[in-house]
Amino acid sequence: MEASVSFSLKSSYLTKNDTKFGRKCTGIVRASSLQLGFQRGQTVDLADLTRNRVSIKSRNPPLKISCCHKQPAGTEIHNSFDDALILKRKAQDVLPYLNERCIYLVGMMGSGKTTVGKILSEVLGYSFFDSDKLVEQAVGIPSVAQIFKEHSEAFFRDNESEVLKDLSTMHRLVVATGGGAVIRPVNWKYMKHGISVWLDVPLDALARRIAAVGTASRPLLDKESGDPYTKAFAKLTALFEQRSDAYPNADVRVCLEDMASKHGLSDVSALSPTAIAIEALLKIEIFLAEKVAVRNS
Ligand SMILES: Nc1ncnc2c1ncn2[C@@H]1O[C@H](COP(=O)(O)OP(=O)(O)OP(=O)(O)O)[C@@H](O)[C@H]1O
Ligand SMILES: O=C(O)C1=C[C@@H](O)[C@@H](O)[C@H](O)C1
Repeated sequence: MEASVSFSLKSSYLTKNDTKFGRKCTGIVRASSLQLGFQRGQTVDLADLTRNRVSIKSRNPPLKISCCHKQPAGTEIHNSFDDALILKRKAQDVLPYLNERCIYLVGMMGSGKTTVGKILSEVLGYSFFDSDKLVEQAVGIPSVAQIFKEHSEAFFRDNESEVLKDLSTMHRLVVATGGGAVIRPVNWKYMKHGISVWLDVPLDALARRIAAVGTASRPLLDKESGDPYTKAFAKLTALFEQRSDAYPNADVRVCLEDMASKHGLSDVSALSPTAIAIEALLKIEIFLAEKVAVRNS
């Protein structure tokens, strides 16, 4: 079940003139359940959300790495009932070892951070945040495209860093970050408070997805000329070249090409968001198990 919970961000964001000022901005948290204890539509403070933190104590029984995929390769990702069960079991395996830490999804525009992030938040009982939306709400402008137009990309990036800084003090969140958040080292400092997951999707698949919905909401793609697929592909290629060193900073990489070949598929577009969420949980589990093993050795 998803519920919308209003909250207030009271931290300082940069103004149009690049001066810091304290302002109260309303945002929407899409909570996966009402387990945060707030009523639907209730206004709560960011501090109230952070007070929900449970102290992080070390609970380190050895991690069990298990994979429930028993069906023949290629069939399981098309079976939504099986997927739902596998997803739930994998979440139950991972949850105790996450120790309340946030999950930050990074990846290019259209890589599925929002789609997969909502599935993960639902199954983990975490709250879902989209950092682009938090920036819009902090700035008081309803779209990223408009923020770029009325201010600048630098202005957007400054506010994006402020949002990530605030989120880094919180727990039990899945955060879909903006596609370009990875380019600023300070953002990694904030994201290292949680587990970062890179959704690595081939550029042609990204361009197909973006062309299907149009580029109007994605200001960095909208300036190109040509048909939607060609302009998305050209710009995504240029952006990826600038960022290809940054995405691998993530703790975990979910590579759709590897997944497709593991499942005997020729096209990554056959991979459902649920199958990708399962893979993300599996990779997180392996990452946490290695950390525990290193600490215990
Ligand atoms: N596994 C998938 N298979 C096919 N389409 C997908 C998949 N995951 C996401 N999509 C579609 O791709 C588009 C982009 O997905 P989404 O908004 O989740 O990406 P994003 O990484 O959050 O993008 P942005 O960074 O630009 O906000 C949407 O139309 C979504 O429905
Ligand atoms: O890849 C990018 O640089 C961006 C991705 C979007 O999520 C937005 O954050 C914005 O359009 C910039």
